[in-house]
This record gives sequence, C-alpha cells and structure tokens, in this order.
Amino acid sequence: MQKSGNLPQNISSLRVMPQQSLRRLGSRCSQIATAQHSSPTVFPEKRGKVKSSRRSEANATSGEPGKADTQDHRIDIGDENSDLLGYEVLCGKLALDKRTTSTSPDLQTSPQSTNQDAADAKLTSKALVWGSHMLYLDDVISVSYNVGLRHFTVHSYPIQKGSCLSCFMNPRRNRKDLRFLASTPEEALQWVSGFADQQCYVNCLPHPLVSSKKQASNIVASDFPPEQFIKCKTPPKMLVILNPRSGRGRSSKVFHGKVEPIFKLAGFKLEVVKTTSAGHAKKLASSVDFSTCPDGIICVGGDGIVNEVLNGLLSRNDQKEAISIPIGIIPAGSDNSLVWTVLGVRDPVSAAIAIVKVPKFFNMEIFYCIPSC
Ligand SMILES: Nc1ncnc2c1ncn2[C@@H]1O[C@H](COP(=O)(O)OP(=O)(O)OP(=O)(O)O)[C@@H](O)[C@H]1O
Repeated sequence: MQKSGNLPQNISSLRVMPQQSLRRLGSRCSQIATAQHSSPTVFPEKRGKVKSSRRSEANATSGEPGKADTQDHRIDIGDENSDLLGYEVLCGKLALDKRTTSTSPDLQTSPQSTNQDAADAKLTSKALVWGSHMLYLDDVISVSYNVGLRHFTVHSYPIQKGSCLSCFMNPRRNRKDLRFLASTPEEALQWVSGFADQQCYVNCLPHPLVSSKKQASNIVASDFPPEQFIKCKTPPKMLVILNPRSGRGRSSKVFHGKVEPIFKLAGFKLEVVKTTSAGHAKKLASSVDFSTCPDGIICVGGDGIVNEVLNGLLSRNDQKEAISIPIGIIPAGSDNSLVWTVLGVRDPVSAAIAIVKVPKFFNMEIFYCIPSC
C-alpha cells in the first residue's frame, strides 16, 4: 500500500501488499498454508468446487464461528487462472469478537475476545479471509472505526444460504456486523485503511446508527487522526422520491426499515420526498435543482413512480443534463417489472446494495443510444 510510509513506525506484524503487485494467489496459498498448524489451509480449487467456498462464506457469516471449525479448514480459492479472491492487500492477525454477529452496533469490545483468539487474516481486493472464514467485499457496505481503539466493525449483507433457484429469484440478504480486534490501534487503523483502499466506505465517528451519547464514552484520544491515513470516498448526495401508496402502502416501511440503513451505513446523503398525489413525482423531477442532488435520483415504489420521474425529466428545458442524471430504483411496488427488466434486481435490499456498491443506475441516455447501436 502506497501510504504505508506514512504509518506509525511500530506496525511490524502486518504485511502490506503494494496494489500494483498483482501476484497470483496460487503463490500466496503456500505461505498461508505453512504459517501455522492451527491456521487454515488454503487449497487450489478443484474445478466445480465454487460451492464449497460459498459454504465457507455462509459459515463465516452465520454468527456461529465454531460451526465452521467443526468442518474442514479449507477455503477454495480457485485454480491458477481464477480470480476468486483478487490480489492480496494486507495480511496479519485478527480476532473476531464473538458477540458481533448481531445487527446491534454496540461499541464495547467483548472481554472474551483476546489476542489468543486471533487468526491469520488477509484482505484481498475481493474478500476478507480470517481463519477458515471469508467475506466477499461485494457484500460489505462499510466499516465503522473509532479512533484509537483496537477494534473496527465490518457492516455486511451476505446472501443467505438457499436453493439456487430461490437465490436467483429472490436472494435473501441479512445484515451482519462483524467486529474485529487487531493487535494494536495502529494495526486496526491499517486494516481500516485497507478497506478504504478497496472502495469500502469508512464511517469514523460518529457512527451512523449509534447515539452520539453512547459513542462519546468510547472515544479514545489518538495520535493518529484517521483522515491522515484513510482515503474516504466522498459520500453521494441524492434525492429520493418515494410513493407511500406503492406496494399496497408498504413502501415507506420497506424503505425506512430495510433500505435506508444501507444508505446510512454507506454514508449517502439523502433528501427523501414522499409524494402526496398522482403527478407529484413528475412535478418534482421536472423542477428539481440538480445541484441539490448531483449524484442522482432514487425512485422508491413501482413502475408508475419511475414512469412519472422519467416523464418529468423529459419535460425539462435542460434536457441534456436531465437525460444524463443517474436514476436508481428501489422496488417497493406491487409488480416491479421495470426494475427487474432494466437493472436485473427484484428485492429492495439487493437493489440498495447494487446502488451503493456497483453503483447500478441507468439514465435516459440508454434510450437515446438504441437507434445508433
Ligand atoms: N401519494 C400518492 N397517492 C396516490 N397515488 C399516488 C401517490 N403517489 C403516486 N401515486 C400514483 O400511484 C401510481 C402507482 O404507483 P406505483 O407504480 O409506484 O406503485 P404500485 O402500483 O404499487 O406498483 P406497480 O406499478 O409495480 O404495480 C403511480 O402511477 C402514481 O401516479
């Protein structure tokens, strides 16, 4: 990592890999495999064994770390030509705080977690691997970090286990907050910085989902202000147009209960406007000042609300700008066929994650492209 030169001198046990060194994981496997008896063995994947790496992931996020230990300590990472884990960014030791698999972002570190629980861990461009567990970065929304502490929390929404068909049609994702304990505060800072380098949003204090009073009691003074070491993404600023009548009146509950927490964790700055009548969304889209929502408009509802927003944008005088504005859709209507057709997602949580991670939007330029394609 380029910035390792700026980091405190006493970080010795962490190995930081330069981003440019895209060494194949095949050669890395042997290093990890020989590290310790108790450490996980990483084997080149036999063809057709992708399923088993997913199983490791499911164990990793099941909230029962011991469960995975009873199975084989294998992580299939792909053969020579596969790129399942990408390149290595950082490796060292991490302990998982065993109380942290809930959705409660309580800031205290469990006394049960000690350095003795620490396992070999590494962050790659695609996943965090610790012990026999793995979490894909595609499923990570953000990392919360409190200055001067040894722990940091990874907020993730992994896909739940299920049959292939149900996963495809309706993938279930549940939030998992995984709190890790590093050996020192400086190492925790370096792990967090590694996540930031991989485009994961980092929430430094205040934590978006915890009261400031509770957080104040956990702040520890640090000589290493995080902003010196963490390159945080600038949070997007967007307008949300929500039809509270969509989905037989359930859209507000879906948005505030399932979707808004994802955007909050990802640092999005949202202005939410609920429509009051038919035609309101069109009026909003036709008159909104784009400087208040430079990163786009998110429609929450069914096909009708998207239709209104598109028509509102098309009625503007500044059409060139209007057709390039990114449009996200959170399906919360009764049918949602448009979002499924255009963006390939059907459930609100996956749609929100697609906006945060990919980011997955469309704009009206795609329609203008069609004749020339
Ligand atoms: N506050 C409101 N009260 C009544 N109607 C509204 C309001 N806001 C929007 N509408 C109208 O409701 C219509 C249907 O909305 P929408 O398509 O979002 O939901 P839905 O019918 O549940 O979903 P789907 O189209 O997927 O079946 C829209 O065409 C819009 O004009």
